[in-house]
Amino acid sequence: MSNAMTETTHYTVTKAATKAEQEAQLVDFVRQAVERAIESRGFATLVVSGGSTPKGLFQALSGTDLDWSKVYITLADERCVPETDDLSNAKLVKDNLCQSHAAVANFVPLFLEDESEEACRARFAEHPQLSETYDVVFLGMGGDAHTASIFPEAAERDMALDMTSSVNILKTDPVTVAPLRLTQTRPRLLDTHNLLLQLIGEDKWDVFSGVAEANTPDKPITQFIHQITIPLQVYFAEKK
Ligand SMILES: O=C1O[C@H](COP(=O)(O)O)[C@@H](O)[C@H](O)[C@H]1O
Repeated sequence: MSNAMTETTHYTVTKAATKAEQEAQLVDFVRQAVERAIESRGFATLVVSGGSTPKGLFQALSGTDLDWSKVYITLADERCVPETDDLSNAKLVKDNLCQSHAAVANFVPLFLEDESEEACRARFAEHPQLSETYDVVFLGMGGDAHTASIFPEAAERDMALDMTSSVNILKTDPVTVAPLRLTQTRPRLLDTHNLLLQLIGEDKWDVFSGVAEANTPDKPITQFIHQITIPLQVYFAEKK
């Protein structure tokens, strides 16, 4: 496993033997990025993903002593379900990240029940902090190489990945799974000072390295690897 930096591929890999070691690395990374941002402009923004991977990291972050009242947290993607549903990424964030020290953080959900994508964009626009370059964006990746709810089979895939688009939030249908999703588009997610991908387990690594090598643009994570807007910082833990 080595760091790869070429004209089209722009990523680094930080490896950990265990999930706990990875979480400690990431807490340290977030702490430094957040403190730097608060010092330079008075607030910090943190965009997180959902699914099963980040739960332990969220718990570790929530116990971290930071000036959380100056931190704006939102989601890279959301499943279009009520916030009480176990599938909801917002529920995951509220139950695990916005607790303890981080209970005073400003969480802006990506989706409210029955909200259209237009209404979501309008609600987002009410938070000027979320219109600036993000400080930290965390991506996750599914076994089919989807990321940020941009799925390989989705009709909206290319629209969500289009770097010339000025749309920041899009509703997508994964086709292969339910429910519908909301995603922040690729140009919006790449507008960040730090772009991280958290991977846990050899199975995820095999998908990632296969896709990174093959460079097939129809696998959405590829388009976050093979780009030169912002280096992708991959954090990989061997053990789940
Ligand atoms: O559906 C989703 O899946 C990906 C990966 O989830 P995981 O359970 O394999 O960690 C996640 O990054 C995304 O936020 C989520 O909505």
